[in-house]
Amino acid sequence: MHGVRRLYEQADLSELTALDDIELTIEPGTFVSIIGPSGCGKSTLLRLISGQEKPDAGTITVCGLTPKEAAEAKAFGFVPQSPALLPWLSVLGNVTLPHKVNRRGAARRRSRGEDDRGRPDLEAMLREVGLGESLHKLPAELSGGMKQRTAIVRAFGLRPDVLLLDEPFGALDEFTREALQEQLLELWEQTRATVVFVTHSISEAVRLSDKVVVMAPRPGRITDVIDIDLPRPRHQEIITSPEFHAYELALRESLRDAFSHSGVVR
Ligand SMILES: Nc1ncnc2c1ncn2[C@@H]1O[C@H](COP(=O)(O)OP(=O)(O)OP(=O)(O)O)[C@@H](O)[C@H]1O
Repeated sequence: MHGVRRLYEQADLSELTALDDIELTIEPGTFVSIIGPSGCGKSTLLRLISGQEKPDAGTITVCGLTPKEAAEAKAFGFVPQSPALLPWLSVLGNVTLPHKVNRRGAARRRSRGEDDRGRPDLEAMLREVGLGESLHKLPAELSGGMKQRTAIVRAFGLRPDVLLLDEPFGALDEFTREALQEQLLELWEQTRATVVFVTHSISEAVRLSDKVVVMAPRPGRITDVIDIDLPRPRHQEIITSPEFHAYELALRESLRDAFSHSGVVR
């Protein structure tokens, strides 16, 4: 994205600059986290990338296409903060449904010569994330973590080029969160989608990412980009290493600056 700006009209008719002068390049197949205080424009950024909204200035290109073209080609997967599962369908039903309706996505995969990969073994993916016993349960019978696992498998199962996750683990306890981070990384390593992941957690951002983008509000902007040069897979010995803690500290410092613009930290 180049020179991207997004304005919103407020209730009092004044203009709010939700994003200003955003310059960001995300390498295909990388895992990028976006972190910053509430209101700095993280969700707005995802909506612009996915073509749900248009920038007021600047350009955005996704795999050589405009966001709208990429959306029409079903290049995106999306996992929101609270998973929108269809309540009358089982876990398996929720995950397989998009394959029954997403013909254009299938055509796109075939054109890339990915016919077999295009129809992944969704049941196996559900088993991998610990939902083997729950394939036929309804969403109402699932915990928050189980719902989020279902939503993640559904999104990865469509083999999107770009997967956008808007703080998907925010409502989960620390241990469930860590388990889901691990499962997310395993799915990502199998598919190598480009991932853009919004989080409020410093350790989550360091654990998951190749690159962490720090944003500040008023106006929403990028204040720092930190490359996380740690080996993968990032199991316990990496997470407890001094290098990992050094990245956490660097990110904390960078965020402190961002929060000082939000009025929360002075
Ligand atoms: N449709 C809209 N109309 C008016 N203002 C909006 C709209 N959407 C977002 N905003 C404003 O734009 C700014 C950025 O919002 P956004 O939701 O992108 O922030 P965020 O960083 O994702 O916040 P959070 O961490 O709280 O989810 C906020 O000040 C918000 O009030």
